[in-house]
Amino acid sequence: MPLPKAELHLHVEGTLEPELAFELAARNGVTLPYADTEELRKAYLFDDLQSFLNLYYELMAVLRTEQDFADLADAYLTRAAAQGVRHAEIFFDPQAHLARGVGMGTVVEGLSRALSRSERTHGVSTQLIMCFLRDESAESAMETLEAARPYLDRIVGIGLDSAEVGHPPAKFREVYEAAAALGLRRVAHAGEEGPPAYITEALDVLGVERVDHGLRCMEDPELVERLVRERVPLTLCPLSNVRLRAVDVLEDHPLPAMLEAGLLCTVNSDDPAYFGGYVGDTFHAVREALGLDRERMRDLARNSFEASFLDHDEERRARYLAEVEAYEFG
Ligand SMILES: Nc1ncnc2[nH]cnc12
Ligand SMILES: [Zn+2]
Repeated sequence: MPLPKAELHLHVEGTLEPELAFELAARNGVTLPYADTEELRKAYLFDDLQSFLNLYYELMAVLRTEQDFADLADAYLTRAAAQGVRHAEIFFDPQAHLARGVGMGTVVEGLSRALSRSERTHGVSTQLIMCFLRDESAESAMETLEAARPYLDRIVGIGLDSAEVGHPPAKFREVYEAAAALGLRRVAHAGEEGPPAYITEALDVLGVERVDHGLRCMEDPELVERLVRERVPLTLCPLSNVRLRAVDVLEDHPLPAMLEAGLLCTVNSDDPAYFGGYVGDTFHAVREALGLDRERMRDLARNSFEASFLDHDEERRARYLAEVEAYEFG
């Protein structure tokens, strides 16, 4: 039995495995510029975030109907459950679909179809977080928030993703204010490729409660001190950091130093179809590569539930935390 955990940094579009991509392409009459899954897999060598995003957006062309989004989410939840995930807070990128003529309703209703039965069929509770693409305009983000209004009962919060450098958090101040007024929780990718100042700006200008990645905080000791003091969770994605060349090899990942500094770190998979592993695989890989002992692994699992947006259901959080405490390593 795997260690029980929450996954807090997972782009549902990043769970599109080559096999499902080809299946959906055939179903929807979409031609992919790859002969087969083997040729597609060969494209999974990235130099940086942008080189990954190019493929990530290209493959989304196969996602067209509610059933496609339901199948995508269901495939993820099946794998996640098998790796010990008990709760998942799932990002989606509506602008990438709206731009292709796929409506907000298709995306949210499709994802909801899988999510609403997930607890029953997979034993995984779920929440949806709608991300804005930071390399698109602030106006587009605001229009997207408007388009999501009929579906806000299904969406717990907002996030910010895509190409980071040159698109500082402050660009999205108004849309984050509007989302806060609607009662939405706020997170943002910051400090993945962008500088530590973007992390500070996400906290001060956007009012985020969690920082996605936050890796580069380690370059600024005062920022680290603040993140520790304010217990701001970081959703780290170590396999992603290696594949997108933020760190050279997993053995060099600063996770041990970040835990040692007292940061509230969580470990997540980001885009598991592209980065070589789901969250259980990621836990296993960091344990092996970084020599984390069992109690550090338990800390990571505990942190994942503490950092989750389960505030509306403290009883459930307590139940999950009790599972972590009772877990016996094999
Ligand atoms: N790791 C990542 N960083 C920024 N945007 C993303 N979209 C999907 N994965 C992402
Ligand atoms: Zn991400």
